[in-house]
Parts: sequence; structure tokens; C-alpha cells
Amino acid sequence: MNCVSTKLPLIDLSNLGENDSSRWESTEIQIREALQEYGGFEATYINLIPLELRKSVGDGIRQLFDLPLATKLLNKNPHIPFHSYVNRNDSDALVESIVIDGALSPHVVDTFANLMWPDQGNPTFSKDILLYCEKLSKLDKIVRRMVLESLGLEKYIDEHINSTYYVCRVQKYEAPRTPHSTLGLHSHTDKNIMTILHQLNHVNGLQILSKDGKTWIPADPTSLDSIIVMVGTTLRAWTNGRLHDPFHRVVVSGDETRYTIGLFTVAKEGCVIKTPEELVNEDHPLLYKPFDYYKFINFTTTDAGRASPDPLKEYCGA
Ligand SMILES: O=C(O)CCC(=O)C(=O)O
Ligand SMILES: [Fe+2]
Repeated sequence: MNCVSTKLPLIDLSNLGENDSSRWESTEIQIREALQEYGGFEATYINLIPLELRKSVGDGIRQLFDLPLATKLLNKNPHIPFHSYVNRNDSDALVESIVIDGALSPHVVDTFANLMWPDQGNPTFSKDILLYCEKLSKLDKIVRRMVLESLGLEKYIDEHINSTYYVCRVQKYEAPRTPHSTLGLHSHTDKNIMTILHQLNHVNGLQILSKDGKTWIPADPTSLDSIIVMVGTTLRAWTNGRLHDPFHRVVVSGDETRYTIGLFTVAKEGCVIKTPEELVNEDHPLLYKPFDYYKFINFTTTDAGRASPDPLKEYCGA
């Protein structure tokens, strides 16, 4: 797969029984190639998210964004400032986003709902978002398992999965009400490990930059079942540069508001990211020294980190 097409690879992950080893293996090859060459792909997974659940989560997220600004501003993470509420005053793009840091934990989700809906929480929202994030996390685990297997690193799978947790971020892109393309979210790379993105309505806008930096590839889902998977910078580091962490942005136009939900795989507190020795050899010299995940994340929010075209290399390049 040497030529970059103007479409993201589309890979079907439904009904991937581990008993059908030839299908599992061919999917593994497709995923590895997609993540090397594009840094992402569109996954179809029929019925991963039942229609009712998608609708109900969509309603809950609309209600969330309709809350008063003062309430949304309570969504603050003092340790990791960008795991907090962002609105249009913080950036000159159209995005507004709210974060649940620990989206697979019923306690975290209830605490969040009680903060946003102080009268009696929002049991429907809590139940739905937990289930939704749990379903999306299945996809992350399949993809990471396949990546590690394709690299011959099966022995690290459990450690890899156990050293991470999930952050959910929901996004609203206000309709620009103009036919002209308007920036919804600035071009950036995700600094975490893996990102799973689901567009909640039919308003497209995500674009992924080709590896050669020349083409913005639209990541328009071919169906509402489709989910976009992207490599984060920390996975590039761990794989010694084998996987590509793509720049991406959101561009919107027209009269409809766009809603998305992202599940971000993040390292647990105190986790040191260290490239396995199996991935370092004469052809692949060590690119990044071991680093503390949160110290790196903090660096990316400093002036030096923000100004750097490649904060990972700047921070821990070997
Ligand atoms: O909403 C989208 O389509 C993209 C969101 C994104 O890139 C992010 O939250 O990091
Ligand atoms: Fe992103």
C-alpha cells in the first residue's frame, strides 16, 4: 500500500471470531498497514452500538451542551487542564467540548452527572454513556491486540491493556451557517495512545492529513455505524516510529450542528512509556528515550511544546 488514496482504508471488524484465524490474520495485516501509512482507518462494526443507544446518547449529549455555561465550566481537571471543558472563547475554532476522565468507571460517570445535573444527576445519561464507552473500548482493545500481534509482541498485550484507561470527550461544532468551510477544530495530533471517534449525526467534518503532509483526506463515515480509529503520538513512541500519528482537523460548513464522541486511550498515572527492545535493531535504531506519560503531556501544553512541529522528538528524541 504505497500510494495514498484520497479515502481512508475501510476495515470490517464485525464478527471477528478468534476461531476464524485466517480472517483475524488478514484483518491484522490491513490494520497494521492502515496505521503505518495513514495513521488511521474507518472501522465498520455492525451493531456495536445499537441504534437506540446511539439516539439516546445523542439526546443526552445535546442536553449536556444545552446546560448553562456556568455549569459546564465546573467540568475542570486541575491536574490535566486539557481534560476539561473547552468553549469557543478558548480557541478561535467552532468546537465546544466536555470531558469525562475515566469513562468506564460508574463512580466517575455518576460524579460527573451529579456535577452537571445537581438536582438528581441524570441516570439515563450515566447508564448510556458507560455502556457506549464500554462498547467503543472493545474496538480499541481489538485494534491494540492486533497491532501488538502483528509486531510479534503478544507477550506485552496484557501489560499494554492494563496500563491504560479511557477518557471520553464529547464535541459540539456549532453550525457556521455559511456555505464556506469554517475551521471547527485546529490541526493537531492526539498525544495519547489511541483514539476512537464516533460521529453522532450525519454532519461530516473530520479530515486526516496524509503522511506526506500534502493531502487532507476526508474521514466521512460511510455509515452511521462507522467509527474512525487513529494512532496517538504515544503509540508512535512505543512502536519506535512504526505507526504514524496523523495530523487531523475539523472543517464544517452549512446550517447543522455537528456532534461527535471520542474515546481516548490514555496511560495510567505514573506510567513510563518505553519502546520494547524487540522493536530496536540496526534497521530501527531507538528513536525515543523512555518517558513519563504525564510529564510529556504537560510538556505539550507549554509554549515550547506547542511551538514544536514534533513535541515527542523534542521531549525525548534519542
Ligand atoms: O470531532 C472530531 O471529529 C475530531 C475530534 C478530535 O480530533 C479530538 O477531540 O481530538
Ligand atoms: Fe484529535
